[in-house]
Amino acid sequence: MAKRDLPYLIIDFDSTFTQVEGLDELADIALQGHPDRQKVVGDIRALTDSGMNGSISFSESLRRRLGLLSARREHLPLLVAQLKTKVSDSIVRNRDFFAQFPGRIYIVSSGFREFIEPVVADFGIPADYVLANTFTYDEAGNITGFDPSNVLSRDGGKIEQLRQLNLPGDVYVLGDGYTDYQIREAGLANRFYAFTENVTRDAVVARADEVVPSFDEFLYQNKLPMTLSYPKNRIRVLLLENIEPTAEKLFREEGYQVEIVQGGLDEDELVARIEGVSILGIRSKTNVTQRVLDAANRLIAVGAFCIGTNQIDLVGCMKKGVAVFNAPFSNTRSVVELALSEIIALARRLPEKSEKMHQGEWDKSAKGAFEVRGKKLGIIGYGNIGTQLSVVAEALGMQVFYYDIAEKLQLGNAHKVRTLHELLQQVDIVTLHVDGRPSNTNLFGAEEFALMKPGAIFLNNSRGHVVDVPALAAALRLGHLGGAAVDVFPYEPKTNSEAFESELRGLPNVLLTPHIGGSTAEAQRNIAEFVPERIMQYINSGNTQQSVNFPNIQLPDQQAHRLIHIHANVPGVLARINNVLANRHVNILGQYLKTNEHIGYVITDIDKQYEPELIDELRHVEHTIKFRVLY
Ligand SMILES: NC(=O)C1=CN([C@@H]2O[C@H](COP(=O)(O)OP(=O)(O)OC[C@H]3O[C@@H](n4cnc5c(N)ncnc54)[C@H](O)[C@@H]3O)[C@@H](O)[C@H]2O)C=CC1
Ligand SMILES: O=C(O)C(=O)COP(=O)(O)O
Repeated sequence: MAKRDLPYLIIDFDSTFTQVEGLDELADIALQGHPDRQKVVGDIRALTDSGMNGSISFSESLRRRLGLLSARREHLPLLVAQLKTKVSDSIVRNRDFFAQFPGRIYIVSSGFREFIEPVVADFGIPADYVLANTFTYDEAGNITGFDPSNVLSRDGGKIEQLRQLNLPGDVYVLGDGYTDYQIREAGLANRFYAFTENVTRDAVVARADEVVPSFDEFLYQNKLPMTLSYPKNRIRVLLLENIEPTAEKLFREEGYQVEIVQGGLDEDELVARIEGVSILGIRSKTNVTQRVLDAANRLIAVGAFCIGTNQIDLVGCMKKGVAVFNAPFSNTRSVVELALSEIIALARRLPEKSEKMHQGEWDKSAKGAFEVRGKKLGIIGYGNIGTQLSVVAEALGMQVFYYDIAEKLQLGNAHKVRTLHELLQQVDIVTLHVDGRPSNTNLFGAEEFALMKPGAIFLNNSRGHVVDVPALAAALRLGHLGGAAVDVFPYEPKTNSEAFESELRGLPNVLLTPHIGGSTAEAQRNIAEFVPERIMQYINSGNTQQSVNFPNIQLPDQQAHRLIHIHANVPGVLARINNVLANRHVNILGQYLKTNEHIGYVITDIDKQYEPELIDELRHVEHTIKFRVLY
């Protein structure tokens, strides 16, 4: 849209241009130290609301509020300073917009010129374009009321004001209150946009032509220049599997729309719900398959709110330009503590002892019970969990042996063992902490159990498919193993209402837990903070640090436009991108490319001036998977 096409834009001040109501704030300042401050401020707020939603007349609301205020002239500079810090986020973000349309933007408010003018002046809106009330004062400087000759002090004041302005052409009104809507109702504006970033008034929303949760949304709908490339309120987040509520809160604070599903979704259900979703949050149960990706038309990122990512088709995501993030250390300690408790419980045969007591049987005996001190613990998979367990187990006096397919730093006095089979023959306790990559399927079967020492204890807190469960059940039934703890299963119930079936049920000295290795308050809270932060950093700045499937890159923020480009990793794409930029004389301020086996990821910062066609051309560079303008 060319600039001259901007309709006249009438913007309300209180709770629209700023997050707050000016008079409420003034009351708060004026009544500092007053014994009834809370009550009076509360009464003023209630009167503001009644006026705004139309339940009492505007002039009555204003008169009664000013009566309660006890404000003085010297309070006004304090109020202005306060309001300058409380301009609505999306207005601040689009500061550049206002100066671009001189003569087209009016602030029409039933608030007061004394505090509105200086706040909007910072955005290039001149005093002539502020239409508002003015205070009256007594000789001592007390605010006594308002100038009654001002049309805006009366009922229907905004309508009358617009009538007097007599604007030619299209007029749009953006506001949160009933009086803003009334301009449209009176036929003096073509469109009324209910602005809900700060407050949502049902009576106003119900009558609006459009409801805009941010100024970005208003600009986007009207194809006007905006700071963000896309309004955040259009980003839809789908969170599954009972993710801790902090995640929802953080995404909402960012301005995203969030949908929550308790429990998991199977492939068909997820395919049916993924359309339009930009961010998908899952835990260990939800499979993100190629079919799901084929149905995902908007997906930008997947958050695994856990450690394991074997449930996600990482390459499929990559080829579709979908970045995947997880929480690689947030529940590590919880799994370690669970493993440790299981080792001690099984060494003392607690499952059996407790079960018998519940049946009324007193079986005091030391048979089959041992201390863990001095025992040999075999850790398979010496990653984050394996190494943490190594440290804690040594503190209990255990001797640690480990086996890992990758070369790992030995911690403390842990002994590295060259092969899995060698390890199995020497240790008293075997605990699995490998990841769930497909090649680890049935890593542990009859042969491995047979190699373990008679009476040894076995733990699986990694992934269900890593262990051949019938082989484990057979080794336990035979009495070859002294006990087992299993937290993860090849098939796990989708929700708490589905029954759990397994050959391991009912076997002696076997602890079965419903995949709770990471299910602690601390871990879930940490995860719910960590993953949204990574995803929002990616969306806002292109930073892929700690992504599990994207090349990890980060450029410092700079005063620039940032373009991110994801392409198939074939030679020459960067050169083509740069050719497009060079042909259009666009200066590159910073650029970073990193590739992996499948994709290349480039962040390019360019200086401010570019034509919209540039974006189109970059989008059409051959081998492009995804292209986004970040800001
Ligand atoms: N029960 C639960 O609730 C939880 C389970 N987990 C599972 O634990 C796994 C491990 O977690 P982290 O230690 O954080 O991962 P990590 O990636 O730091 O460590 C895994 C280690 O296993 C090694 N490894 C892989 N395959 C192997 C094999 N066949 N033989 C020997 N070593 C092998 C890797 O080289 C790596 O050092 C996760 O991938 C997840 O599946 C994680 C958290 C909670
Ligand atoms: O972190 C992991 O990998 C886990 O296995 C924990 O998964 P969950 O979040 O409990 O589904």
